[in-house]
Amino acid sequence: MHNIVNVTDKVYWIGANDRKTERFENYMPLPMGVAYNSYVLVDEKTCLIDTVEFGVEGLFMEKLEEALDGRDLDYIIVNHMEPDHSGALRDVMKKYPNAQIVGNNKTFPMIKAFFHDADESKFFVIKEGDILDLGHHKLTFAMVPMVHWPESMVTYDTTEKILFSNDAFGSFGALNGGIFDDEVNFDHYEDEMRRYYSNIVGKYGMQVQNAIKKLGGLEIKYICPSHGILWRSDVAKVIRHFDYWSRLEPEAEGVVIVYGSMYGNTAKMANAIATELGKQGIKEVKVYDASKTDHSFIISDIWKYKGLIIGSCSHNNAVYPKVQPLLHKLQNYTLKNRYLGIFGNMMWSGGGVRGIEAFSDALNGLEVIADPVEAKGNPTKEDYEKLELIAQRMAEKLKEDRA
Ligand SMILES: Cc1cc2nc3c(=O)[nH]c(=O)nc-3n(C[C@H](O)[C@H](O)[C@H](O)COP(=O)(O)O)c2cc1C
Repeated sequence: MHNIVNVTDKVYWIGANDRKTERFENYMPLPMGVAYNSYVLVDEKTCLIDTVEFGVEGLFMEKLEEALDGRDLDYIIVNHMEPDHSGALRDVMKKYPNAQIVGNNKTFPMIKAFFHDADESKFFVIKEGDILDLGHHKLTFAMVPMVHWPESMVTYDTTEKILFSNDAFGSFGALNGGIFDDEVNFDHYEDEMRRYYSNIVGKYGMQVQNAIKKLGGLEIKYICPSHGILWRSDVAKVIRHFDYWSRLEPEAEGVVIVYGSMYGNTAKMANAIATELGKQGIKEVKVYDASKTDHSFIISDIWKYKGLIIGSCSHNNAVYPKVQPLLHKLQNYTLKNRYLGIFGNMMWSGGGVRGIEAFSDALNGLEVIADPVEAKGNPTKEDYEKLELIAQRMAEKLKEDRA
């Protein structure tokens, strides 16, 4: 079979790699592509778990046909109706009209909303704990609402201990070669996994925690997510990552400095803070111009590091327009457990620093570690001293945490 990979003897990965789509959800860049994972179980009954995004359904349909090897399809399990997994569902329903569509009571209104002509007589509603008997494989289901849609659920194969985990434990990045954790260098995937988590599931940390607790009692030999690499050698590792990301616990000592600047004064201030952090012995300092770097990468590093320093010039009595959306997303995702430094630039009555302070006040979990610094135009010697103080206080706090 071409381009089809065995997960176990009769369980196949038939996903599609997409290196063509520019942006996920039409806003996050995909420099390493993305994989839409789909699985087929060939047993006394045949069963498909999820499909793929529009645009790659051609290859997917070929693979599905090849994996079925002339057999009809009995079940299509819909773990998630987001179009990156249900895009090809209509094609599959048309090609295999006998297949029963398996989902929960929140799944089917979404199917009808996306595909008005879906055949309701084929809808097969399951609830948590029900068993779908394929013969050798007995599948069961657990609801994981808002990880990251209301209808999200996972499917667990009680026979071979495979968790088809939906978007939980997923990642950006197309699968290049090996598809299992022990076949690839995880370092190549880790940043893309964090970027996926923080930007897509990041708002739903509590729901991810609930899901981890709920699934904690299962014996899991394989995790087969709907994006990215599959896990079989070190299942605990991916659960550990999603555990601290969902608790918003930073994983490394370091600082993200992100700023917005039209004419370079705020940028100068950012560089002064970064230089002092280096002098203070902080090795991981990431400086981002919010106008240039896509915010999904900045958010991923904010998830990684404990220190965050935000700067903005003043723009029409507010935060600079290229910084504001970042603050909006972090506020929407209720960022916490971070040390925060604030700086900015102005010329008449300010707005940048004031806006960042309002953002910080709106969130409970950010500890402002020094007085905000607001310079007027070209920073003065006194301004630089105050900026260095932010860096020094940040370094002190991070070093205290080492103990
Ligand atoms: C379109 C525009 C709007 C501005 N709005 C404000 C403002 O509301 N309040 C203020 O104090 N300065 C305002 N300024 C002045 C800039 O904030 C100031 O020149 C600052 O030094 C710019 O920092 P930068 O060099 O990092 O871009 C504005 C400047 C421009 C070009």
